[in-house]
Amino acid sequence: MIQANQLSKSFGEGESLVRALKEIDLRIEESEMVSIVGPSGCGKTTLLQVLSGIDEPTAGKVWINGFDVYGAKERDRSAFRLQHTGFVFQAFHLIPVLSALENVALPLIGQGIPSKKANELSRHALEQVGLESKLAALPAELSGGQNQRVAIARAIVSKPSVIWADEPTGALDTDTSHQIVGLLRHINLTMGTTIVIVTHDPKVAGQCDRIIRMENGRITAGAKKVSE
Ligand SMILES: Nc1ncnc2c1ncn2[C@@H]1O[C@H](COP(=O)(O)OP(=O)(O)OP(=O)(O)O)[C@@H](O)[C@H]1O
Repeated sequence: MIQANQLSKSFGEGESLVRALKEIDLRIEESEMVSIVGPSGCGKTTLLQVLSGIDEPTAGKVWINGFDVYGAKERDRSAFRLQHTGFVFQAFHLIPVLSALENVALPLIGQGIPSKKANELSRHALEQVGLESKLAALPAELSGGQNQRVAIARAIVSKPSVIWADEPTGALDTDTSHQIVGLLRHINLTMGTTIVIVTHDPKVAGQCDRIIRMENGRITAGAKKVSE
């Protein structure tokens, strides 16, 4: 479970102060797939970064599966992020000179897993996203949708409990977007991974269990799951 209490985040000071998040309370249950939507500049990416442990809040607390994200030391927070969470971005963030297999294996190697084992796990993750025939391909040799699949394989390779996705379909056409969200849904259902997606696309949001709506740094709807 992900829980945020009274989360605030400001940038700058004085006349240039921007209050990007204002006293946000939020709860996301284990194995939920939720979207965060709202107008440009309302704070979606900031919320994702603060929830995921990338960017420290100005005030408030975040817990992920009982781990007090900002109560922990920076080193423990980074280790937690690496082991328990995965990230998917609009621009894929793949390393151009590495093959699909090497891109997926990189975070495992970073965790000290021997390369033979890392390659085996990475091959399996690429199979799960339907790219078993593209292991040796470089990002430039793959389509946008295929590159996003590689990024998703990299996100799932360490079997995280949460995947954070910031506009994962922002660079893709409608059909490919649909396939990528379908893949995330499949991972959510088969692996029980909690998935949090920031999106502008109502169709993407509509494929999630719940829509969290933001406006001007606040959540205006969907802060908690409505129990059946
Ligand atoms: N590093 C930063 N320094 C200063 N201001 C920032 C910074 N990051 C975000 N902001 C400001 O915080 C507010 C929220 O930005 P954020 O990127 O979270 O919005 P968003 O809803 O994700 O927008 P978009 O849909 O356009 O990506 C905006 O006013 C933005 O200009």
